[in-house]
Amino acid sequence: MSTKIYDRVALIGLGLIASSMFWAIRRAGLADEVTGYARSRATRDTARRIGLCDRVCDSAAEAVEGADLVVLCVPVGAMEQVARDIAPALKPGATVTDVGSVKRAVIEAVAPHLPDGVHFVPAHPLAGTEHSGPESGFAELFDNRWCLLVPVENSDDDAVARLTALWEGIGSNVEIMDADHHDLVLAVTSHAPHLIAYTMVGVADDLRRVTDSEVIKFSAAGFRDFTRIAASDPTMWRDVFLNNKDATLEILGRFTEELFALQRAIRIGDGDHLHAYFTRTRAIRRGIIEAGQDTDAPDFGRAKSVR
Ligand SMILES: NC(=O)c1ccc[n+]([C@@H]2O[C@H](COP(=O)([O-])OP(=O)(O)OC[C@H]3O[C@@H](n4cnc5c(N)ncnc54)[C@H](O)[C@@H]3O)[C@@H](O)[C@H]2O)c1
Ligand SMILES: O=C(O)C(=O)C[C@]1(C(=O)O)C=C[C@@H](O)C=C1
Repeated sequence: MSTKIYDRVALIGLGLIASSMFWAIRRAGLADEVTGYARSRATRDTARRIGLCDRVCDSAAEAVEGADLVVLCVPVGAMEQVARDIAPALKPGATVTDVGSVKRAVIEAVAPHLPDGVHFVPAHPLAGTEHSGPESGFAELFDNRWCLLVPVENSDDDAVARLTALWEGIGSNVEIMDADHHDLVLAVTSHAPHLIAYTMVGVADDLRRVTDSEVIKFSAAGFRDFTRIAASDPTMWRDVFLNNKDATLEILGRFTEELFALQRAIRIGDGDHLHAYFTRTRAIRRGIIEAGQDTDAPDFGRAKSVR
């Protein structure tokens, strides 16, 4: 049973994450009013048409006026401009948070623009789909998913506690993490895998031109999963890689070394190496399931939203 946590919440950027937050906040009754702003008129019109947000504003500054919580839900590369735009209109004592997939770069881009007396508590919900835009959101997106909070130096304890309550109220489990550690962990679990999926689908597409569509026609389940991931928003992912450069390159370097080792084992017929490697990776998957951490869920991206 949830109760109100904020009087007014402002969502800046009205795509998958913001729209899912709105439906989830509404489902749990966590705020009296939710305002919203998106840069494009078409997105604002769509939001008004589908009832996304209690009030859709024509400027970011108007949307944040009087808000107790402001959530930046734009691509990582747009965070700094949005912070500049809203800074003069922020209410003293308000909390600003974001949902960006990268944390250190967002902190460096946003924090310098926020006035004294405004609390900054960066966050990252580990939930998403390959869909984007105001019509892609649904209330259940964050259910039983992690949301990582990455408080900055001197983050206000009360602001962190209230934001924790909001994310728990919309279904998530919350954990606190340091920004650099976050960026390294996410490079392993999300960013590098996305780049690998993009690459694999690109390779298959090149091949398709040779084999006249057989690659797509007979694609197996694993490859189909790659195509889902590789359908993710190009702007979002461009910004993720440009803003988590060091950690992603570190992980991709290690990945390439392992790939070369496996490639060599295949070339020289070293079955023992392949078998030992696959035995190790299988144990990891089994360990995840035994620990009850298998979060495989139905494809919510195609599920009907509870609005
Ligand atoms: N999609 C995911 O799986 C996922 C998961 C967790 C976190 N995130 C992060 O959440 C953020 C939003 O992602 P999303 O999937 O909701 O994206 P989205 O593409 O669905 O929505 C982004 C919204 O921001 C708007 N926008 C872009 N630039 C803007 C600007 N300068 N000013 C105002 N609005 C602007 C777009 O018009 C759009 O409405 C990103 O930082 C992303 O890294 C995404
Ligand atoms: O399920 C998906 O479509 C996702 O890719 C979601 C996913 C992820 O990698 O797990 C993508 C980016 C985020 O920042 C968080 C979640």
